[in-house]
Amino acid sequence: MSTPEVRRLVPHVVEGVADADTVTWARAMTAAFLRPRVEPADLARAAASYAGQRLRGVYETGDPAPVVTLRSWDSQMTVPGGEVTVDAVTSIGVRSTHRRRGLLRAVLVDDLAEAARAGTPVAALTSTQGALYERFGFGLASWTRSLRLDARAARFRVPEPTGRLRTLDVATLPSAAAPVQDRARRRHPGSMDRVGHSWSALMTGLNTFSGMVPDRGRHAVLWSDATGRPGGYVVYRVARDWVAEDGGEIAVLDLQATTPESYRELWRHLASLDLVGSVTWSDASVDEPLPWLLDDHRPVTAGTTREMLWLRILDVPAALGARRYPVTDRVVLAVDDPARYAAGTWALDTTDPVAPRASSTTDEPDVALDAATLGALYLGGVDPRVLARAGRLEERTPGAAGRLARLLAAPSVPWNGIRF
Ligand SMILES: CC(=O)SCCNC(=O)CCNC(=O)[C@H](O)C(C)(C)COP(=O)(O)OP(=O)(O)OC[C@H]1O[C@@H](n2cnc3c(N)ncnc32)[C@H](O)[C@@H]1OP(=O)(O)O
Repeated sequence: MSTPEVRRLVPHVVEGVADADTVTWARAMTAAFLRPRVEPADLARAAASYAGQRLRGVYETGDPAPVVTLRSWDSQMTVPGGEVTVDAVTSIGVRSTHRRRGLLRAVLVDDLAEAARAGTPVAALTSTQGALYERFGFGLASWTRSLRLDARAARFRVPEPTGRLRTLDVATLPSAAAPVQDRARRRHPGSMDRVGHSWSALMTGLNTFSGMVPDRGRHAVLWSDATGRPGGYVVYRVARDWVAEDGGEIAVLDLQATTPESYRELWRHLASLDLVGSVTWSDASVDEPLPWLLDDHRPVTAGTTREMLWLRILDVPAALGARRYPVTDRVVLAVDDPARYAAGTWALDTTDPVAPRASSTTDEPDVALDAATLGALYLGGVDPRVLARAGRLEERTPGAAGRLARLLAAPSVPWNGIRF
């Protein structure tokens, strides 16, 4: 079969309303994800959020709707000691009648090629299914874990609240919370910036995936310290009403804290809400400090661990040079990559801690791995020794996987709380 021709769309937005092609694209995308049909006028307003982003589709003659969609944009992602621009990829949907003909491959290959040409060092996505993206060189680099707090049993070790809380609404959330999110995300490798339009959707629940059905039970609170400096915020929704026998349940949608104090006080607020029996958070970090805030850790129960970020290295020197390393060493990596972006033998040299370098070398490799494995290792959230035990990384020099583990170790467990 010949390679399908991928067409690139530029969304045009006038007075908050997207053009007809973009709306048709959005309808095709939501259908592929089995989402409810959205009224055209609502869809035109929702699709306005794609302004400035890259839309792709494959079209058949005589049909204005694409048979496959993909959307991407440049995002900033925190890495140990810095940040890197990533090609954030989402909305890959193939019409149900056109699957397993290579259409996902066609749009993704096209998007990655453009990102690489533009000099973007890394691509990132979150996936609906686990087996799709390794074949394209993406490696699983971070996870989230759900948690539940029995609010009525929680007793805080620091008994008295500090700072001040203020409620936010859809108008005040973006300006108050965005600077906080920008500081908070720098504490977690893998954490990504939140693009402008997603703030109002976070507060209203209005998005194409929800069928533009509003969720009117959402609340947001900002915490500021004694000097008035904002330190954290939480956005949550009412998941179960308080008429339930054991009280209501609230679900955290986003919680960002810049200091231990702001983190504690946001949780204290959630735990002390009247009429609430439990607080849940499906995309918490796998190492939430919450239990350590309490007299007794048992009110906190951890639930399911879920995949979060899949990363694809497109430019090895730029990607590895963007992060910092806790030890000085020089490890030579042989990277296998059929798509060629990461292929080669690379010396990762951290002798100068403020200017680490990854450069092409003819030296004998210490380890051999493929591009997906390199993506998994990038944020420091996966231990190379575990991958060696799984046969995913070959240790050519004895002890090299351990050296790589020390070199890539992250200052904190990678976490990104924003699914996209
Ligand atoms: C980043 C994101 O947007 S994640 C969202 C993914 N989208 C969805 O889940 C929406 C519903 N599903 C779909 O739209 C489609 O079934 C997709 C996007 C998952 C797959 O699209 P297709 O066009 O059928 O995939 P395509 O034919 O290009 O297959 C590419 C490769 O993936 C494999 N593949 C496709 N679907 C699956 C699957 N569900 N499980 C395992 N492998 C799969 C194919 O076998 C093929 O492998 P190969 O290249 O090694 O031979």
